Amino acid sequence: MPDAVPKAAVVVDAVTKRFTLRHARSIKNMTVRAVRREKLRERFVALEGVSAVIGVGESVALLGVNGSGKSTLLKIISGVMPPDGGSVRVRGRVAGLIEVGAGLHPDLTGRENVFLNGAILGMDREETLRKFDAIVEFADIGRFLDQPVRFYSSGMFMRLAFSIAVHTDPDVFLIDEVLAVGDPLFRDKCIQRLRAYRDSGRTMVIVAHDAKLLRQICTRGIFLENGRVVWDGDIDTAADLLIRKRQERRRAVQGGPGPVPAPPPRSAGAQS
Ligand SMILES: Nc1ncnc2c1ncn2[C@@H]1O[C@H](COP(=O)(O)OP(=O)(O)OP(=O)(O)O)[C@@H](O)[C@H]1O
Repeated sequence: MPDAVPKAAVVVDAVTKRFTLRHARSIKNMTVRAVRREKLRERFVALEGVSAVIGVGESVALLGVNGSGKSTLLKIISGVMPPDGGSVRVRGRVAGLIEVGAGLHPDLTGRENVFLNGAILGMDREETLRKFDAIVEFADIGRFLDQPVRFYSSGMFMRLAFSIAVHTDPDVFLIDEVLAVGDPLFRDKCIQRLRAYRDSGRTMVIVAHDAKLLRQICTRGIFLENGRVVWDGDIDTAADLLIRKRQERRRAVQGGPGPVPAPPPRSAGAQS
């Protein structure tokens, strides 16, 4: 009998991450703080007991206001940052566009970076050669192909990084805020590509601040607040929550009226 339960592509189990915040960097500053009996450093919890199972073929958005822990969680899923507690398992080839330009070497040309970054993302030379023209065409970097990428505009940089990553045909594609960079035409091209990628049954986890964009691409939203999951369910509720939390913040900054209505009831998958 076929298995009705979809396979997990990503399993995040009780992940915790703490950072150390240093309040004094110079000896003078340290002395002043010590005399005043102020802390020199403190531990800061960026993620607290985060769990989620992402099935093969799901397109999931990580949402939350600034500093809620989205990028940290994506970095831990990608493996570039270890968790302090808990574990993460990912099935298959992973490609991550985690930071703008990540994986591209500024002193190498676009052409050289296609091979270097392709290799980092798991393509051998033969596969890169086969996909080279498609990568360059999608990136639309034209005559800049043989220029060092430090001369690229941020949009060109991003186009190349996105194009290489998407052409590795990853099983799990992790994307952080990259669609905020670049021109609207390329952004539309990326959205189309991501939709095609999603429709081909691959898995995607995306961080973005644009609620409209996330509604277009994702079906599920995991909403983080102060490093904890407060909503894990349909994307529309998650996107509405993002808009509401932003309004709440804005009002707090402007000294407007107090608390807004309580968050929606948590789905079965959410934790405190
Ligand atoms: N390397 C680090 N050292 C110390 N603190 C860090 C580090 N990386 C992240 N943080 C802190 O951890 C918290 C979560 O950061 P993170 O970048 O994951 O949030 P985010 O939700 O992605 O925010 P944004 O939407 O602004 O990108 C923030 O308060 C951030 O300042």
